[in-house]
Amino acid sequence: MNLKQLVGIESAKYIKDGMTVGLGTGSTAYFMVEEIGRRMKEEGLNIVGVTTSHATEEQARALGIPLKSIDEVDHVDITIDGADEISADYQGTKGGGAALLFEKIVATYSNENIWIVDESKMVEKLGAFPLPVEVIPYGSDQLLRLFTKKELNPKIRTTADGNPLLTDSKNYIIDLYLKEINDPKELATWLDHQVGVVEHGLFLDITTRVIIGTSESGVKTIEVSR
Ligand SMILES: O=C[C@H](O)[C@H](O)[C@H](O)COP(=O)(O)O
Repeated sequence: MNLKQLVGIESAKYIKDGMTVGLGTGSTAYFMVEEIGRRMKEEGLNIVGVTTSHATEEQARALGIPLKSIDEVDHVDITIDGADEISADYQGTKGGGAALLFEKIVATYSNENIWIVDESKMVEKLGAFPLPVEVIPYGSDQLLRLFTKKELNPKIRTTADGNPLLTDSKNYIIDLYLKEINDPKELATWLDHQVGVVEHGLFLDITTRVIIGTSESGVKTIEVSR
C-alpha cells in the first residue's frame, strides 16, 4: 500500500455515522473518498458529503455518497483533505490541484480539519512549492505585473495547450515561485487585500490534526491545538 493510500484509509476512521463530512481534493484525498465508499457499502456507514471540487463530486457520486452543497448544511463536522506543504508549526499551502477556493470555504465551516500527507510534504518552512493565487481573469495581467514588482515571481498556470487553466469557478491561477515564505501571515494579509484576488493557497491556523504517512514507521498522527 502506498503512503497516500495508507493515510487516506487511516483518516476515514475519524468519520462516524451521521456526520457531515468535507471531502477534499487530490491524489491523497482520493483514497479517503474511496474508503468512505467502501465503509458505506460494507459497514453501512451513513454520512453526508460536502465536496471541494468537481473532480471529487464526480468520484463521490460514482460511489453513491449522498451529497449536499456547502450552503445546504449548517456546518461540517469534519473535513479531510490533502496539502502541498505543511510547516513545522502546522501551517499549510494548498491548491496544487487548483481546488483551493472551495477547499478553503469548506474548511472554514468545518469543526475539524484533518490533513493527510505523505512525509515528503512536511517541511521546516513553507514556500518551496509554488503558492497558488486564484484570481479573476479580468485584470489578471495587472496582478501579474504587481506581483512581479513585489518580486513574488508569478507565473500564470496553463494547461497542456498553453491556455490559462480555468478553476472550477472559471478563474485563473497565478503561482508564486517564492522558494521560502518567511512570514506567511503577512503575505496572506497582503494577498487578501489585492483587488482581483479571489483566494490564495495559504491555509493558516486551519488544521486540527495531521496524519502523515512515513515509510519507516507507518502512520504518524499529530493533534494540533488551536
Ligand atoms: O488543489 C488541490 C488541493 O489543495 C490538494 O489537496 C493538494 O494539492 C494536495 O494534493 P495531493 O494529495 O494530490 O498531493
